[in-house]
Amino acid sequence: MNRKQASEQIEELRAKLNEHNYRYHVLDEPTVSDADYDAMMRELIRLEKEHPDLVTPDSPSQRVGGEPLPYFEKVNHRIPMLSLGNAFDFDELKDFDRRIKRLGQVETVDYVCELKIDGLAVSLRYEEGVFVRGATRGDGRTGENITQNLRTIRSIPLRLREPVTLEVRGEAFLPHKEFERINAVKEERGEALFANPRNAAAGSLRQLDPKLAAERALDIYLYGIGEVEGTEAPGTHTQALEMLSRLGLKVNPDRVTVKGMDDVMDFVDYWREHRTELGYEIDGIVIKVDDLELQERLGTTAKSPRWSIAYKFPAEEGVT
Ligand SMILES: NC(=O)c1cnc(N)c2cc(Br)sc12
Repeated sequence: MNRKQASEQIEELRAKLNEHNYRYHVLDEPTVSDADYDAMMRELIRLEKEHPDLVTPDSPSQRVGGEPLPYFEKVNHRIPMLSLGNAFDFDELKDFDRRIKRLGQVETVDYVCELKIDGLAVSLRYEEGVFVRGATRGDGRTGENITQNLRTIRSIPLRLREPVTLEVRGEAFLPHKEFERINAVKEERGEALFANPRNAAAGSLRQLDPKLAAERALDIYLYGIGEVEGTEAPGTHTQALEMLSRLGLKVNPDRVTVKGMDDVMDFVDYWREHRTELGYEIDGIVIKVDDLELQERLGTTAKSPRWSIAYKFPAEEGVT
């Protein structure tokens, strides 16, 4: 096979592997057997070994790259990653709703309700569709560059389905099953166990050796946009989430857009009862004003946005 044929074959294998990875890890709808996937990956790696100059950072063969880092570089978040104000009962939610109507001078408010994932907040930067950098939230203004570790999360696409430049925010987390597997291995080795999935996720993403992070089947849900270029800016948060999904990013399907606080409280009540069925930890519900122009008008305090609040569930006794 000459170089041109190899290049075409490599392109075709990359496209197929990226598509199957998207269907398996983002849509949870696998379309090929593991055996077929592995065979295509072995062929891609073989061809890239013969033509190393054809390797690109978005190749599916490049998920577990690099040598262990001596330390993590610092990353400044141009748009701060703010935290959320908390509500612990429905009276506080009603106060939040009244404040939005007063400050926003509106009679009714559309809210988006999303599950508050109990993991590690991270930021992903894509340039012309290619994943170029990932960072922890840190203190909201400065985080750590953990790109190598985030590349090992299979539900993070190394290339978006459209060549846009944007920075997205989300929560990396460990599903219960993976958390229990990791702790079982630690127990066998006589090592200290992780106290909960959040600590295990943070510990996994803070490994300086990406091969260790790659051994942990972390997952992620994206839920916010920082900077964005090269595509139509959405008018509502609902449309922003649909855009992330269209780009091939994993967005949590258990969300609703509702009119007024009564339906928000119904959503909170439902997930207070059913959160143990999810297979991963949530510690509450995030409620956001849907209209982005109203969000803009409401603005943020130094710590958190005025247009969003987290309804917190009481801590679960131990992790089932
Ligand atoms: N869907 C969301 O907005 C969401 C989910 N899970 C979380 N841990 C957080 C944290 C912030 Br800050 S927003 C958010």
